[in-house]
Amino acid sequence: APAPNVDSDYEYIIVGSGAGGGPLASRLARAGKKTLLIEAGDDQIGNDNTTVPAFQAIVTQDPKMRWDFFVNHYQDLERAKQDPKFAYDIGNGQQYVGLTPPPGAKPLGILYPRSQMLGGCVTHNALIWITAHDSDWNYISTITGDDTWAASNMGQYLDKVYEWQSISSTDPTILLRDFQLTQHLAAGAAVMGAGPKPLDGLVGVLGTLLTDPNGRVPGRDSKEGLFQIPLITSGGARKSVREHILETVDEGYPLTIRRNTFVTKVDFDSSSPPKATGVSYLQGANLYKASPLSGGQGTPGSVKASKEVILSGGSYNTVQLLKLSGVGPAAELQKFNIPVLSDLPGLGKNMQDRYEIPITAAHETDFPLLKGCTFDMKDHDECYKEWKNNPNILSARGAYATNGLAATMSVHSDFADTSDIDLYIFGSPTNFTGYFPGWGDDAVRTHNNFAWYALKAHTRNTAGTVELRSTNPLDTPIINFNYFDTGTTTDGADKKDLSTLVQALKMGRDAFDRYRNEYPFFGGSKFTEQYPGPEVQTDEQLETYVKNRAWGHHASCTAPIGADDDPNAVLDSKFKVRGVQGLRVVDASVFPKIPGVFIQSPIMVVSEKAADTILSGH
Ligand SMILES: Cc1cc2nc3c(=O)[nH]c(=O)nc-3n(C[C@H](O)[C@H](O)[C@H](O)COP(=O)(O)OP(=O)(O)OC[C@H]3O[C@@H](n4cnc5c(N)ncnc54)[C@H](O)[C@@H]3O)c2cc1C
Repeated sequence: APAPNVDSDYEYIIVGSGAGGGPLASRLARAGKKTLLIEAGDDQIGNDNTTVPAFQAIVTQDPKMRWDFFVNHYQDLERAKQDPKFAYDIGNGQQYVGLTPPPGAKPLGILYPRSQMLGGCVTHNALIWITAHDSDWNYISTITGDDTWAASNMGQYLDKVYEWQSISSTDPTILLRDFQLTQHLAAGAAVMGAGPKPLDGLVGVLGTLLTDPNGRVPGRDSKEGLFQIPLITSGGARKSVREHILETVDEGYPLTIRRNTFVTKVDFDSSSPPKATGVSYLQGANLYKASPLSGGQGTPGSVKASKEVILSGGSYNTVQLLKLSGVGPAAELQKFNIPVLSDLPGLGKNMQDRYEIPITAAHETDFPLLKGCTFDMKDHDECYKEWKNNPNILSARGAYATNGLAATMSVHSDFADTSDIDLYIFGSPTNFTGYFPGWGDDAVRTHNNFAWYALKAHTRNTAGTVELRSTNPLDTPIINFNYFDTGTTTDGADKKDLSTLVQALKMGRDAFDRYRNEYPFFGGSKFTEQYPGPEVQTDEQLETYVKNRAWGHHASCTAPIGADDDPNAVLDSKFKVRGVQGLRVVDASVFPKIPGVFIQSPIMVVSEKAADTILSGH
């Protein structure tokens, strides 16, 4: 490991190596710029949790890389506790999750998994690759008047990402091995209009396995159907930002990675406006209190950048770091006696996320696809052996070469404001009910569950906040999402999002009904709905289920780009932090509005755009 207190002559320092920081650091180095990439975690190369696609749930539990944030969906504690995923600290490092905590249990909130690791959350996420909608880019162009953000100009940055990011879907033959699974998918295809008859449904399934939801064709953004899901895999293994960064170093470009280094502050000189000159850090593994292995204090050090500092710590950490450095809402900073360098009232507000909610079923029989899968890489893990022993034959790598999500309905709901599709409803032979401590084990423990789970895109709630808990950089911030009626309610925004999710649950239920009624001759079709459960029928009951249990994992928009005359804009259209010099933000926080259906693709596109902006002297 490099010694602390080395003060080298880097041109650019980038803090955080995820979807935002990783591609940018690589691109700057590939252009010959001396670049330092600082990452709180290490690279975890050789840890198959990070490469086996089917371990996407398990990997989020790995203590070496996980950061556990506990967030509030609702600030009213009594209401928040209605979620069975609500977690409590019960002492001695133990947690309780559920509706009946023991006396004295201390409320923690809802788990929001994140990762410290080279590649950031891209090295532990669900691998899904869905590109942005044109409207996402055009919106930024319209509000800022910067037409380099127009969708017609952004395709070139997606092309740049594809120079190093390969995308592939699960080999269809792996899915088609499982009749129970294909029957569910056929029912989903039927719901999406591929015909109410079983044969039409199956034809629909086969069609779906050949259609690319990211196809760059006119009308793509509003295209409904049942699609297979593109993944950030190559040869049946996760391959993305982490590998790209390491290849950049291996190929001899001037990129230095400082692992196990937690940045505590951006350092500024005394010019007016103040210029970022470098960062202060603590060297040491697992320092941040979100890590279950935290406890160490680290060795302080600092490093200088001759040109710029770029923050890519993600929607929570970039905000925390800016605030600790004197950039943010003056009133909040003053409360903590932090000298204010730039008063930016919009920093840590405007947080957005998607809402997700499942309808789940339990079968009498296991899914054949999961036979022999124990998800623990031990001797009895036959699926792991299949994956490990067939590195070069994709179809032979089996169930572990998929992320467990077989296909998705792509839906334009009855409540959409534009022609863009606003719902994905995934079919998956897992028991995924959202995030709580141990969720990964829970999702794969049984092999007889199936879920259609809905992801609401283009959500309308902009009321989330990230605020300092203390001036200790190792403390996590206070994170409030302010869901539904406790958030944005203008023009019935909350109600429309809620109604969209209720529509999704009904579509999932419709698919279950079709499976039950129309495909009985395949056998093994005996199953019961588990959640929300047959007793939950009226719209009001379904709404309550959604309000109590929805979750998200695309937190974003906390340091938004905006117009020069917008007092809540934190960044200009060139990613520059307003009111200071030499400092930019490039990660999930830069969006004024949450983009598209999934977020890692838009973030990587933004990262490539930022590199182009910087390299062309803007
Ligand atoms: C469980 C889960 C599943 C997901 N699945 C998908 C999916 O399938 N598809 C999709 O599109 N999106 C998915 N996402 C979301 C997506 O992965 C994230 O939105 C995206 O990675 C965010 O990119 P980022 O660059 O903003 O932050 P991150 O990827 O979180 O990277 C930030 C990095 O900065 C480092 N860092 C932070 N603070 C400091 C500091 N002070 N000093 C040093 N280093 C620091 C962190 O260690 C981390 O490595 C998922 C997210 C989760 C949690």
